[in-house]
Amino acid sequence: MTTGISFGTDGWRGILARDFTFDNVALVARAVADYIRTHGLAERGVVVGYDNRFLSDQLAENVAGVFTARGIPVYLTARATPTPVTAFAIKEHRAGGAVMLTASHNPPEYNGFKFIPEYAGPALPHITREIEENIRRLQEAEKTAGEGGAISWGDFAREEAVEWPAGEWTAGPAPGERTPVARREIIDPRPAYFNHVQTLVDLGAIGRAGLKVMVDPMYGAGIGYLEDLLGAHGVRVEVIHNRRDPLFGGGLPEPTGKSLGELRSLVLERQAHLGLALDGDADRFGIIDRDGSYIPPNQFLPLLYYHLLTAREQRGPVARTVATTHLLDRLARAFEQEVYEMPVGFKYIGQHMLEKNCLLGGEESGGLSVRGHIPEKDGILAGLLAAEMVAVHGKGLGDLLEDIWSRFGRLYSERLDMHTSATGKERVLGLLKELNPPVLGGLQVERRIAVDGIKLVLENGSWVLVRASGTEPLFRIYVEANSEEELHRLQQAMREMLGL
Ligand SMILES: O=P(O)(O)OC[C@H]1O[C@H](O)[C@H](O)[C@@H](O)[C@@H]1O
Repeated sequence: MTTGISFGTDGWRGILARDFTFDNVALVARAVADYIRTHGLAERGVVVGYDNRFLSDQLAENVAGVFTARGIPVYLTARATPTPVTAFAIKEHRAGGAVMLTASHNPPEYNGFKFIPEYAGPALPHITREIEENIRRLQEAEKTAGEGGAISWGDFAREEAVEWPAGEWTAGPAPGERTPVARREIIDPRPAYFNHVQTLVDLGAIGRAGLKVMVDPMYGAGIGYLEDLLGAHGVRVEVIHNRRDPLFGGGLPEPTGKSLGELRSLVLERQAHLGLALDGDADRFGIIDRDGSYIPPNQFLPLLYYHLLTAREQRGPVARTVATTHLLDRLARAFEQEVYEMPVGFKYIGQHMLEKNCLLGGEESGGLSVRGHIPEKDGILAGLLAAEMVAVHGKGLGDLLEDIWSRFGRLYSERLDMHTSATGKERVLGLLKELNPPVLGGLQVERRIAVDGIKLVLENGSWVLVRASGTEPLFRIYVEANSEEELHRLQQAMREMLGL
């Protein structure tokens, strides 16, 4: 029996064969189909995309079959496709939404299901709640039918995965209702995305700068994007890990400093200007500077905001999560721009980008988007913007950072991921609720923010945030401080306070 399917920070994720089964995926697809129909979006159809993971393509076929059997036309991508490209295809086809089969940067045994509504950004909580309610209702209906000896859910899923010829009729969502089987179209969303992204990035300047860029799509759905876009504009590109490997070469498709060792070596060996990496579904970015150092998102986001404000002379607010660097706030203040602080999850940033016409939205975990793009994080766009910055300024990103630090001061930030047992989790959650110390690490606490977890802002502007992850079974402790020594002192103080 299916239990416990829920949408976390970004979609439903599960272990293949254990909870992420064909039957459960079909069940969630039916719940999404009900959502689409209830909101009058069925005629517009749904885009279905998938990453390079084990079975993702077949699961996508399964989902497509569920939709077409319920009268909802499907635009199925011809091959593995990045999440932001699947999201962009909604715009191109004026579709009613998209489903993306991906577990992003999780370990290989995982897969996942993201629903992207018609606005082409991650689904907001009121939408995923409605889908979860549909799931429970379908489960109940199945139980009742099962008790009456009717066919099991598994039979339904298999039947609906079959491609019916157009014009045939099948059982509709309500008993006795008949629905025409809808069309399925195989699409290549790349050309339209390529055209669009060229309106957001100065690829001409990148081409003229004679750059040499190393690319690592980490065996993921981003293969064929950065290298093709840059290569087509005369950039000398070399690419690694550009074949499908559902085991991700024994690592995780997460472009952090720890996992980009090969890219770093290649950048140094080839004396390249830049190394660009993507996560498993290419919505996150990883950047290596020409000296081989990893540029974390908390450094890249201020770099980019500064570039947009100065070199491009653009203006507009910035939306960041509660876990993201306050260096953005310093820049915004200097240029008299607003900052919006959101809970973790790009869905909140995307929403604010639309509502407040933000120039930049970004988060510590490696997601960003800019004005004019869809409200979805896009690692390909981030990589191209990094190349634009290097091309336009004729400097390495590290040199540009030095410029910013000399003007606005330097901040040191780090995230610790702390595993706990189930009982440990309850204990820490209990402590967090009460957490309200007057002093932390010798500094007065000035503000306690409970937007997502608990964030303590200290007298000198340093801050500490503790929250439970919505995608992994762990707590995250984020600290931003004025020196490395202070950073470690604050980490230690918080760990002691929570017994982590
Ligand atoms: O810290 P977590 O709740 O695990 O979330 C980490 C990240 O998960 C997903 O990738 C979301 O799209 C991001 O917006 C979020 O930052």
